[in-house]
Amino acid sequence: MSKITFIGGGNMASAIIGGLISRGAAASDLHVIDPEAARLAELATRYGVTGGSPDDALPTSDVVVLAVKPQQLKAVSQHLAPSLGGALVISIAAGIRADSLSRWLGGHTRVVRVMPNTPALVQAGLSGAYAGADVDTSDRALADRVLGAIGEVVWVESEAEIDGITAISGSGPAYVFYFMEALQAAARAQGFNIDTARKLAYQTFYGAVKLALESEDDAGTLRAKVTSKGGTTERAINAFETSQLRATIIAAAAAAAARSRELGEELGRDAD
Ligand SMILES: NC(=O)C1=CN([C@@H]2O[C@H](COP(=O)(O)OP(=O)(O)OC[C@H]3O[C@@H](n4cnc5c(N)ncnc54)[C@H](OP(=O)(O)O)[C@@H]3O)[C@@H](O)[C@H]2O)C=CC1
Ligand SMILES: O=C(O)[C@@H]1CCC=N1
Repeated sequence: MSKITFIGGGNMASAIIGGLISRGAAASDLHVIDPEAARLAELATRYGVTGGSPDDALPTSDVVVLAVKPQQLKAVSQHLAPSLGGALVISIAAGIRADSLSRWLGGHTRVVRVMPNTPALVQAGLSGAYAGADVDTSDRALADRVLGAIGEVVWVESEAEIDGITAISGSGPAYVFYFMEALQAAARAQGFNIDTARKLAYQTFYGAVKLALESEDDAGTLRAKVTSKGGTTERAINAFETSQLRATIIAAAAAAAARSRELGEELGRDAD
């Protein structure tokens, strides 16, 4: 496997590292740079990876994964620019466009913009990936190997699609967890204790997703098969429709995509 350095050792880096290690990557090939010594210590304990502070020299790397907050990316990139060498840069920051990043990296154009998601931790992630014009097929293959270790990869040819991917699969796990929380609260309202409520909600999600993935039927057909005419499900689905839940979900995802575009505009400017 290639030598990979993560800049930022937070939630997402940890998820990707966890996925890579579970897939057999050698911990000695993975290095993390983060200002928090405690976070580095936790990553070292959990995965055996080495770590360092942002003031340390960047180790020679085949791939540098930028996993800091979008707001931190400009300063971090400008700091790294002189020491990147020939590394392929993979940015997972929401919103930040490949051309902004290349500029901050002093004209480094081997840049892939990626939107992963946290199920990466259990190798069930989905990463949307966009390669700029100067990323060649061997760089794509290298990015595929890294991202493929944590789940599915969807390459897009237009960078604008990454904002849509951010809104659906990047932020999407939070929408699903939100629904799970709500279903658990509904179970509590039916009088079940917390443990049973959690089990009812989680196993229902797990079973429904497994069924959907393994079935020839689409989600709408599967829903119809649960919904007996004049029965209980129909009453619940009618309540969802009356409260315009479907339209709310579509509008919520559109708001997330708009925020991704807005982050790119706000943070991509070079005026400050
Ligand atoms: N969470 C998610 O589900 C997803 C997040 N993303 C994107 O991934 C990126 C990271 O998100 P997430 O992991 O949630 O964020 P976190 O805040 O958990 O992780 C960012 C880490 O970077 C550290 N950091 C700050 N400055 C530096 C520096 N100069 N050098 C090295 N490390 C630094 C932070 O330290 P400190 O806290 O001390 O500042 C923190 O540990 C974001 O850009 C986000 O848009 C993409 C897909 C999904
Ligand atoms: O909320 C965010 O901005 C990041 C990007 C997608 C998921 N988390």
